[in-house]
Parts: sequence; C-alpha cells; structure tokens
Amino acid sequence: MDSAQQNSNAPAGGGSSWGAFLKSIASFNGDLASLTAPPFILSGTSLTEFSSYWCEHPPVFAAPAKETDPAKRALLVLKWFLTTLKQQYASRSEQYGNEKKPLNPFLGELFLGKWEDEAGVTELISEQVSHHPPATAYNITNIPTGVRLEGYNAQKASFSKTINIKQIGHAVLTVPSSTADQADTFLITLPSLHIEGLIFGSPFIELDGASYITSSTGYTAKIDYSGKGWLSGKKNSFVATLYPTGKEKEVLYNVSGQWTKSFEIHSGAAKHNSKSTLVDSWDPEKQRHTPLTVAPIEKQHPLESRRAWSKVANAILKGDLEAVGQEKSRIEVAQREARAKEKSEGRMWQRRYFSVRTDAPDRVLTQLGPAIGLAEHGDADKTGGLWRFDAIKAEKERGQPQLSDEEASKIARELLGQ
Ligand SMILES: CC(C)CCC[C@@H](C)[C@H]1CC[C@H]2[C@@H]3[C@@H](O)C=C4C[C@@H](O)CC[C@]4(C)[C@H]3CC[C@]12C
Repeated sequence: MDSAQQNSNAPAGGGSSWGAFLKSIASFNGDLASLTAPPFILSGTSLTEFSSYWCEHPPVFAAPAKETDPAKRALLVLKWFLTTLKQQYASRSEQYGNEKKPLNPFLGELFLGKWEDEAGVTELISEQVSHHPPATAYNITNIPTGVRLEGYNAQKASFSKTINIKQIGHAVLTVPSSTADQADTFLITLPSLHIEGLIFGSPFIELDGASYITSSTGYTAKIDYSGKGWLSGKKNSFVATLYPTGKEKEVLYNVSGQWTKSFEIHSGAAKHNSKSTLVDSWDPEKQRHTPLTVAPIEKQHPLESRRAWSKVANAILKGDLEAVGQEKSRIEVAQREARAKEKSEGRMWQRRYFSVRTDAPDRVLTQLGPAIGLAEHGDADKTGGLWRFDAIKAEKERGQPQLSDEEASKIARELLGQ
C-alpha cells in the first residue's frame, strides 16, 4: 500500500482514535511499551518471535559453511544478512497493510522452534532475558553445518518528526571452518529505523544510517540505508560494500537494491554495473521461505510465547479491547508479584538459555568491536547485561522431562496469573 493512502484497516471512526494516538506520540517519553495504540495497530505477536526473522531461508544462512575462501565467505554472510531485512522490517506491513505494535514480552518468555528443509534442521531459541530494560536474546543453530547466530537486542526510541528507534545490542555469527580448526566469527551491528506513514494512518518501517558486519578473517561490510526522499530515491534502498577491514576504499564487492525487492551483487567498486561484474542476485519474490515449526500450544511450556499470550492474542483478533486489557494486566500483575517475591527471598529470575558475561572481557567484542565502533561492554547497561548463549543451561533444559499438566498450571498461575 502506498504510504500516502489512508489505511483501509483503520476502523470507521478510527480517524479520531488515530488523531489521539498521534497527539500522544508528540509527548512521547521514549517508552515504546507506554504507547496506547488504537486497536487496528495492535498485534498478538510478541517481540520474542521476531528473532525468527533471522532465518527465513536456512540454506542461505548455512551457505557460508561450504565456502572456503574468506572473502567469498564474508560475501555470503553479507548476502544472508541482506536477505533477512525484508522479513525483519517489512513483513507486518506487507501482511496487514501497516506496521503493528507487538506484544511486550515478559521476563522469561520463550519462543522455541525449528526449520526443516534441504539445509537440515535449524533450531531457534529466543528468550526475554531482561524486562527493565526490555531485551531479547536468541540463538539459532544449523545442526548439520554448525553455523550459529547468537545475539541480543533492545530498542531505544525517541521522537523528532516521527518515532525514531535505535537498536542496542549486536549479533555474532560463527561459521565453522572446513580447513582450519578455528571457526570464523562475524560481528554484526543492527540498523536504526524510523516509522513513516504515521500521519496517514498506515505506519511502516524505513531503515536509516549504516550497519556493519566485520569478520575475524579481516573483512568488513558496510551497509548504508536510505529511503524515498522528497525529490528522489526509492523506499527501502541500500548500498553495501565489502572491503578488507580498515581499507574502505578497496572495495571487493558492492551490493545495491531495495531490501524489500531485489538486489544485485557485483565485484569491484563500480556502482553502475555491467553484466560482466554480476556475481549473484536476490529476488525475494522468487525465493521459497521455510516456515518455522513450533510445538502445538498444548505441548508448549507455559512460558512459551504463543501459549502464554493466547488469550490476549485471541482478544486482539476479536477486537475485544476490554478482554485485551484484562488479560494483559493479569500477566503484568503476576509478573510484578513474582519479582517482589524473588526480591523478598533474595533470589533472581533464572534465565533458561542465556547468561550474563561477567567473568572476563568478551573475546568477540574485544577483538572485532573496534573496527565497527562497538564498545567492549556491549551496551550491557542498556540491555540488562552482555548476554551470551549458555550451552550448559541449554543442555540441562533439553534433559528436562515434559511438565505434567499440574506443574504447567502452577507455573501459569504463579507467573502469568492464568
Ligand atoms: C506502529 C507503531 C505506531 C507502534 C510502534 C511499534 C514499534 C514498537 C515496533 C515497530 C517495528 C518494530 C521493530 C521491527 O521492525 C523489527 C525488529 C527487528 C528485530 O530483530 C528486533 C525488534 C525490531 C527492532 C522491532 C522492535 C519494535 C518495533 C520498533
């Protein structure tokens, strides 16, 4: 839908509630959770689910494992990253005609699933590791190749003409090497974004600024994002270059296009490329994506996202705002009580799959961070900690027997008020 059109999803009379929403945004205090959005903008999907956007195409995710040349490997990582952008930032507006406000995860919320296709099994673990400030951590592993992505992120919002969102956190991709016994590591930063189309009642995301991927093998990719300006440019555009770290002018490959449409990868630096420099291309319309499989709701752990939020999600679907409010507040009250109980008993909520890195400086951030302006502390103060996947905890979780109905009800009652 063109951003200049009034959103057809907005209910009749929605003009006034949208107007009130716009006014509330103007005095926005930066807390995205506090925005009271009109019903048509509410989504029954929690932010913990967004971690799955990193792997809509498992064969592309796993492809770097088969490449032995480090520069070409870095290019495959850049290509995979670019292919994830459409799902990450445009899938809701493409599906519903506008961006939606996701559910704010509660501490300990989980989203678990797997993809199964020609790349074998790829596992997803996503966990809400912090509530104040809100932060989500994830770990995605392609089992046959061992290619693994882990990361965590939080958002910092501000208002200037529109809602601007800075992503805090980073991701680390590990690609086992077939020749050396050490794996290659890629440190990835996350783009900033802002919301367009607010005034027309059909918000959608545009990316801005630049993001980076730098590798332990000595290559860096810079991705510059731009949108449709007043006079020129296409929405969702980007230009990316891959170069030896520290030598930005020595471009090995350049990629350009629209992250929602298609892009071309060319060798060398020349922007106006000919067929002779074309190395690869991507058109999402021509690609099959692999759906994520999640357990049926009744088999899920009570803290798994779709089970925990099912009543809220149903109420959103029915447009029953009173029930939405009641069901949300059950969870919020139970969570507040759980935190108060933990405090009075001198304990902390135990994260199931991730731990805060406190023992030593983080190796990846220390080695690769300086090349792309990421600090060694990983912005831990803004994400409740520097979170890393904890394989020992994950192994323990795998060994846990399935909860009995009674145990599941007890957890749901105590932690979710259900
Ligand atoms: C629609 C609007 C008026 C309400 C504000 C909603 C706001 C909180 C949402 C909108 C878009 C969301 C982004 C989403 O585009 C994609 C990602 C990538 C994912 O990997 C991490 C989460 C993030 C940044 C979402 C955060 C919440 C956003 C900004």
